[in-house]
Amino acid sequence: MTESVGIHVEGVHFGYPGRPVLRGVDMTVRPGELTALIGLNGCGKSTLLRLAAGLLRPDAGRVLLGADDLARLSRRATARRVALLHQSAPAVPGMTVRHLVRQGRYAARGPLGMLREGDDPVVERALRDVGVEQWADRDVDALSGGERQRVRLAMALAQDTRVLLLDEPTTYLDLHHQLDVLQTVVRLREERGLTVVMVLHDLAHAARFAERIVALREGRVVADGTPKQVVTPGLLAEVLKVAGRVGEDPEGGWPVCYPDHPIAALEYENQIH
Ligand SMILES: Nc1ncnc2c1ncn2[C@@H]1O[C@H](COP(=O)(O)OP(=O)(O)OP(=O)(O)O)[C@@H](O)[C@H]1O
Repeated sequence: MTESVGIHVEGVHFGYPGRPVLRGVDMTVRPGELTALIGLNGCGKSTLLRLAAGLLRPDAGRVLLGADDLARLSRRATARRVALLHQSAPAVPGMTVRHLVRQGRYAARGPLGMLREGDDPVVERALRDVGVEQWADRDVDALSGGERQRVRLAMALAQDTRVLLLDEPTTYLDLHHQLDVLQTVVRLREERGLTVVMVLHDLAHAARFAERIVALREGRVVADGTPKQVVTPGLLAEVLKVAGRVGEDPEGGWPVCYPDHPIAALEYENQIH
């Protein structure tokens, strides 16, 4: 197995024009660790993943993959080290599943390598990893939203990087396939020593599948630790703005949340009663 690579986000500030988003983020993901990133809509999770994938540059601070500062790496060198499954992707008219997944090989093979016909074992393995090999010759356009999401995961895996960043990988998936994809990610991390950060909105999934949870609020890290350390009624209230209780799964031992009301609704009810 190739050596795993950690991620170090150090003092990162970032804003879009007129909109500060990240306000001094420090985050260390250890090599081979599976981390879930959580927080309310708009708190900066996708932005942080894009910075860790080298698609955006910090206004201040730096991002390192292992010992490499992303600011010093070319786009192609970065794409050999880190793959990002985007939250949403444009439609790709007239492209087969295998063709799309093969796009993940661009950084490794270059444009001429992309044109060579013939099966690339990494592409075929990525198709099998997420169980989409039976659709390899179908048009991506003709797939359902959930099917397409799994194909996009295969494309990220085809990049064959040590670091995998997944922005809401379970979007569009039914519960069966949500669990299937999360178990696949856990398996790949174990088999290949991948370092994984995934944005998840389902705290139950984060608590069950991640070794570590990092919570963002308004562009700052406000909690960072194991699911047991992080998932508390305080986290539900302060970070996710829901009132609720936290218990423990009787078999697995991971935290289980019982959300009650959104906090704003509670405050509103208190005002009118
Ligand atoms: N390209 C952009 N240009 C300007 N503002 C942006 C851009 N992308 C995101 N933003 C803004 O930056 C903030 C953080 O966005 P980001 O997508 O990182 O949040 P998020 O935590 O991933 O949210 P969600 O859970 O809704 O996906 C939001 O206020 C968003 O409107």
